[in-house]
Amino acid sequence: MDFNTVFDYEDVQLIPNLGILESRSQADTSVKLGRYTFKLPVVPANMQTVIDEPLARHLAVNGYFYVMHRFEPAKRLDFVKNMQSDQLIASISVGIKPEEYQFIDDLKSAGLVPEFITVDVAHGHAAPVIDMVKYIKKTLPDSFVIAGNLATPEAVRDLENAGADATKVGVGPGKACITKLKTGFGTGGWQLAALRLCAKAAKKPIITDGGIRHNGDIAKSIRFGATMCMIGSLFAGHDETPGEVVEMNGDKFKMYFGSASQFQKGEYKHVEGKKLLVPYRGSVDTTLREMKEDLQSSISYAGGRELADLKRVDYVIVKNSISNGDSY
Ligand SMILES: NC(=O)C1=CN([C@@H]2O[C@H](COP(=O)(O)OP(=O)(O)OC[C@H]3O[C@@H](n4cnc5c(N)ncnc54)[C@H](OP(=O)(O)O)[C@@H]3O)[C@@H](O)[C@H]2O)C=CC1
Ligand SMILES: Nc1nc2c(ncn2[C@@H]2O[C@H](COP(=O)(O)O)[C@@H](O)[C@H]2O)c(=O)[nH]1
Repeated sequence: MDFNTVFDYEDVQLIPNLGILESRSQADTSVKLGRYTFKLPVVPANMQTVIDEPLARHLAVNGYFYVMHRFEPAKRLDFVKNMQSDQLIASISVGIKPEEYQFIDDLKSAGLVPEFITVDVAHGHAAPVIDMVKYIKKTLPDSFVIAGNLATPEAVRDLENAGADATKVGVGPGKACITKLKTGFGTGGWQLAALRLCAKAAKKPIITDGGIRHNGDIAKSIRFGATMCMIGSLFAGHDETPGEVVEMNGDKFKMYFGSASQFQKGEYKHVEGKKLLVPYRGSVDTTLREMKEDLQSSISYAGGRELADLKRVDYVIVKNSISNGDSY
């Protein structure tokens, strides 16, 4: 394993192949996760300024994957019940504290089996996370369990062996993250290379989490082994996302804060996240449509018809030279 050859999204360009499509609209961006097929390999982060119940419902109704956050724990049981009563998938998050075991028991007692459960902890390669994954798989074996967050191939193997149906890779690359500064650890600055290393070890799907700044980074993530991309900051600025709207010098922004920030925790203890403003971006449907169109273009450049065709393209590493000062 070569931890010394590292790169990130902005260091990589994918190389085009002979195109075979008459129109980019023929490119299929759908993705299968567990027993379900979703329109895009993209999921808004399970953070309180990114997703809430109405947005979760909107995404589920329209065929997109979602993961509800775990920061209003008392609402989760009714959330599962309400979604499933409306024939929608229930996808929730849990932590690892003792009361979370009680919550899993409560779901079981109520006869509720969420389609997806994400075990959401900063350092997922840890005995308590392995224990929680095992407990969920024993208690609710039909729930698809996503375990994270991880940074190494060993972590992926250990969590898969514990029973996780998918793993989530990314410790420290997030826009609201200060883990790399406060602890010295993580995949910040080399998330794409960490994804590649983890994907080589994985036997089950990987969700890459954090560090996506442009739609083209989704195609790059697929190329380097992701099945799905979890995205926070690019989603936080929409009408439908929960963060507060802030106006400054005539421009509109929305509040985005880390799940391990003081604002989330309500106290300054083990803080590994910050609060920032992200540009207001209008309707989330417009962004989802643009993500789809850009990914369809990516598939056409790959010379393919579907997401899997991205996995075979060649690439070059052009350290620090892609952006070239350009932005849009
Ligand atoms: N993807 C990322 O890079 C990161 C994401 N986050 C997000 O922030 C939120 C809060 O995260 P997190 O701090 O895990 O959640 P919690 O504060 O809920 O911690 C979960 C439990 O694990 C324990 N714990 C936490 N970190 C460690 C560790 N490094 N070693 C041993 N035990 C630990 C905590 O105990 P105690 O507090 O007593 O240690 C607590 O009991 C999550 O949503 C997470 O995804 C946070 C940081 C990085
Ligand atoms: N280190 C921290 N990471 C955090 C925190 N809150 C969330 N996150 C992670 O970031 C991604 C989103 O990243 P983005 O680059 O798309 O904005 C999210 O899914 C979490 O994994 C935090 O407080 N500290």
